[in-house]
Amino acid sequence: MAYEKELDAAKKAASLAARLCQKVQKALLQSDVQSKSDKSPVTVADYGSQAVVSLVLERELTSEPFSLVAEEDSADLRKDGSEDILQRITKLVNDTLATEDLTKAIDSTLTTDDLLRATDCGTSEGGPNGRHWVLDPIDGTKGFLRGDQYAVALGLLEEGKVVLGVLACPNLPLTSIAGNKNSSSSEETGCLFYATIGSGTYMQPLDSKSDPVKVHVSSVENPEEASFFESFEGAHSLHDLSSSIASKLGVKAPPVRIDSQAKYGALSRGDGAIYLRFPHKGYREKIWDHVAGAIVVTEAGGIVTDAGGKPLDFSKGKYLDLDTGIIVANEKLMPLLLKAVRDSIAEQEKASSSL
Ligand SMILES: Nc1ncnc2c1ncn2[C@@H]1O[C@H](COP(=O)(O)OS(=O)(=O)O)[C@@H](OP(=O)(O)O)[C@H]1O
Ligand SMILES: [Mg+2]
Ligand SMILES: [Mg+2]
Ligand SMILES: [Mg+2]
Repeated sequence: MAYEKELDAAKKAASLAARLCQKVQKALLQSDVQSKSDKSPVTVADYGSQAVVSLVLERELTSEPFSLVAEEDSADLRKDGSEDILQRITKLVNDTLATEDLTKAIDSTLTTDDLLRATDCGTSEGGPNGRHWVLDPIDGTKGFLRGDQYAVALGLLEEGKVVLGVLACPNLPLTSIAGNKNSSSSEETGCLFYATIGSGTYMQPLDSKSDPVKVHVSSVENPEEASFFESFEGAHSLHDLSSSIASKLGVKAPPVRIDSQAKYGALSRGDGAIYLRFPHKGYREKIWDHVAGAIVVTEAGGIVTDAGGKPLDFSKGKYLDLDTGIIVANEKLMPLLLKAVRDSIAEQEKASSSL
């Protein structure tokens, strides 16, 4: 299979990073949360997860030049007053690597300087040439803070195209989340989705040796029977617009609102049939919020496009060159969905121009 070595490394990296995140989520302290310059939250787990993934990839893929485009950087950790948090992240990463006996392979115990260096491995810009790993160490940090869904999302771009993706979703139930929002807390959670180009999408329990299963998107053809996913956070996607699109399609079920690329994972196994994402005007989508999720869904038979029906272009650097939104559905539903999206956006524009 193509990309076998890379896939093994990526699964190991994302699973270990997810273990670190689970540990932090269980014992989250207010002091673990900081605010970035754009006011979004970042935690010791975002930094720790990024360092773990970067160190594992570096160690497992020694023969290749290594480029990583990742969400976090070390600027805030280098500021005066950050010594305690930096120590804490370094300990977390050392403890996590020790569970796999990786510390020995990674030159014994890491120092805070090693931690800063590992974090800054992720400052590549991506682009159309060569290979770039793309990482969101915690996608859905707000969900993570609420104790809800989040994902460690890792993908690989080759000449601007996504060729591999891994999504570790520690809080996603192993069975469908559709109509299951109040599922009991005893339900087993933790899913690892992965896909390589041309080989389909698989899911296996996180942290478990049991066999992976091949997954497929929903085969629903009648939109009345479809359910749709959107961001939990109203600030991240226009819920009014998705509601108008859903009613044009005749969708009966209420929206399923979950955080992060766990939505792409859940779609890839048919928990829902449609994903609608319409950021507020002016927001620029980052590639790490979609690379892994996009291949997980497309290899499971889904279609991921912008709101005008164009495929997502991951070759332009850190940002996706689109300002309309992102939609996902199976082949049968996509034409109907595109029409409903077009009509709803036109109605919305007409309404706002008459104000
Ligand atoms: N204003 C705005 N509009 C659109 N999107 C935004 C916005 N702000 C942030 N983000 C990005 O959304 C990422 C979280 O994914 P979701 O939006 O799917 O989930 S949710 O909002 O938490 O429900 C989230 O990823 P993380 O920062 O990795 O958590 C952000 O990259
Ligand atoms: Mg963030
Ligand atoms: Mg994100
Ligand atoms: Mg993130």
